[in-house]
Amino acid sequence: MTAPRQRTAVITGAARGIGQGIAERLAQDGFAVALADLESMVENLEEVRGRIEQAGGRAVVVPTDVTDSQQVDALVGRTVEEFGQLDVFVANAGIARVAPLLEMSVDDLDALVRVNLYGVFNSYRSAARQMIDQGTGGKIIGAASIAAHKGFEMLGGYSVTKWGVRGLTQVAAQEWAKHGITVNAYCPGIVGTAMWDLIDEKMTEQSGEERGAALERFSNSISLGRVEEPRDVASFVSYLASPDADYMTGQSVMIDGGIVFN
Ligand SMILES: NC(=O)C1=CN([C@@H]2O[C@H](COP(=O)(O)OP(=O)(O)OC[C@H]3O[C@@H](n4cnc5c(N)ncnc54)[C@H](O)[C@@H]3O)[C@@H](O)[C@H]2O)C=CC1
Ligand SMILES: CC(=O)C(C)=O
Repeated sequence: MTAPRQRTAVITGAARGIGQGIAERLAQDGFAVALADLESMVENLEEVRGRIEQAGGRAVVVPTDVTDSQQVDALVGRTVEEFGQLDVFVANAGIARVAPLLEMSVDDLDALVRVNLYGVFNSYRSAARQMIDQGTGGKIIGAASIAAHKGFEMLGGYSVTKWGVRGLTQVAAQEWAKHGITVNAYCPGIVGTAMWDLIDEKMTEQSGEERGAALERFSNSISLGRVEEPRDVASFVSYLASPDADYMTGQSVMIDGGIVFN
């Protein structure tokens, strides 16, 4: 009896934080993983690859700027070249900017949209095209946020992009379900990463409050008011990447505060 084929996954923004957590967890789950992030983060990616290989996993580093659709297509191509097929794509890469709306420029908003929304748009489409060509179906998973369910002061531009990911996810799921592709987004609350540190620091600066006030502000919302760990998000993504999650098609699901189907 031949052993089942090893499943493969791409994770963008895999050099640190949530993306690193997801990559290490999927490798632990038995996936061969393609680790994508900006060229400037290659050293971090190599460290992640080293840890995965030390634990007996398979990983390849593919420097990729998700705002460039050709680079995302090349990322999928490299993954198939290295591992034979694409089964799961996690569009995790993202950036945050903290500013009141009246102090933001359109360029500031543009920078957020390019990474958080166009980057997910490029990723979803490259992944879907490959999965449809393969005729195998697959799992596409995107990074939204609790900020896609509730707008937070000083995260207006960020919320715009995450609301967009939620809409894109639900449309993609409907259009690609006939190909056996599920599309879901994870919407964490606060996760202890470099991004959250930046948000907390900037919110504190902008509002002159004590450090940690941002957590308080989120706590008064639908967030559970605790700082989650990347592994909390990774365990949810591990479920979304598993064959069991077939029915969660087109749903934007929230980790923080339970699951929200909509
Ligand atoms: N940290 C948090 O509290 C939450 C984060 N999220 C989302 O989860 C995702 C990961 O967030 P964190 O790990 O906290 O952020 P992070 O800032 O720690 O890591 C983000 C990674 O994405 C990479 N990246 C940025 N622009 C890129 C581009 N153009 N192409 C390729 N890679 C790029 C960065 O180099 C970095 O390695 C993001 O989409 C974020 O919006 C959602 C909810 C909460
Ligand atoms: C960074 C982010 O998405 C939060 C705190 O919701």
